[in-house]
Amino acid sequence: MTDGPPLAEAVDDTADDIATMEIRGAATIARAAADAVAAQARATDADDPEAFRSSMRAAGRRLYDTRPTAVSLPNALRYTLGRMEGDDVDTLRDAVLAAATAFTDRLDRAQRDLGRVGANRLRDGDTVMTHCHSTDALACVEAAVEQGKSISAIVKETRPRNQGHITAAELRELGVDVTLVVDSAARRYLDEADHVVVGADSIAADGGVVNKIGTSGLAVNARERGVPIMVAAQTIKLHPDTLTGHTVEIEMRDETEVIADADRADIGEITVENPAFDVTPPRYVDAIVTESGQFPPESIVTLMRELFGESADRPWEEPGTAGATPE
Ligand SMILES: O=P(O)(O)OC[C@H]1O[C@H](OP(=O)(O)O)[C@H](O)[C@@H]1O
Repeated sequence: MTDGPPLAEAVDDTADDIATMEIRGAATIARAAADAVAAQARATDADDPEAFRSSMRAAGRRLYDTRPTAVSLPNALRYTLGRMEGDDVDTLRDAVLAAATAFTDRLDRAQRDLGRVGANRLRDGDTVMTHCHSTDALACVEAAVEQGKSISAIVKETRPRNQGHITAAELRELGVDVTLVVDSAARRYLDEADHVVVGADSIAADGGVVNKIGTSGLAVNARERGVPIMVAAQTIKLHPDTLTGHTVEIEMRDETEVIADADRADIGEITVENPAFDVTPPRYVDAIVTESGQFPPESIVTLMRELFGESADRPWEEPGTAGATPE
């Protein structure tokens, strides 16, 4: 229990679920964060405007501190807490609740719209190769299937957490033929793929794509085999801090995801590292597909400036503290 304004149970539960990956995937995390912000607005017993604002910022910080890489989380907080305007508690609460609803509606719309854009890149009879589990990437395949196209998929299992299994199950629900392969078989099966389709946790101002570890190696291999790489990412994946030269922090996860303690003890003294994400340089990406259309990675900065201006605010920080001022 930390000092500071009390948090709604839903905020603590959501933060725990994001940290343990019960809730995972950049868009899903953003939705859960917006819902938790709304829960805090409903639950807080703050009875003056400054206490209300402080209580909402505390919820924002609790959610922000869970996982560092997917910018959809801070962007959800920017959207909902950034619209917290009013001179009395009721007006502030209504503003936050309206912003949370508008944000989640936008998520649904954005995914549907980008799905249609991505689907236009896929032809009847195409085979896609996927990595990890991305709802934005799956929206493209779903829209293609809705357009009447027959699509097959080669699904990488995506060690260490095997989220490829979720992708395989969801593609089967769409009626897509699925071949599941281990990650190290990707290059062999690229010869049978017409597209690599992946999602993103964050996209940097230079067009670098931060996504599940293994994406960059897949992209290099795909380029070498002449297979185009499409990144499906709604605009909440654009990382505004990178406009001012900041880099995206790569989450290091628990070593037991890589090897169980007992197996590790059998080996002897070793170092185990478990980075959850990597960065694919823009030169290996053919198109970033968003709800605003498709972009070559080098031009994504234009869209980023339109949406965020030159810098990003941090409305979850207490005013006057070090992190509160945008750089
Ligand atoms: O927003 P959507 O497209 O669903 O997912 C985007 C990305 O989020 C996931 O991260 P994790 O599984 O939370 O570590 C994967 O890296 C996936 O590509």
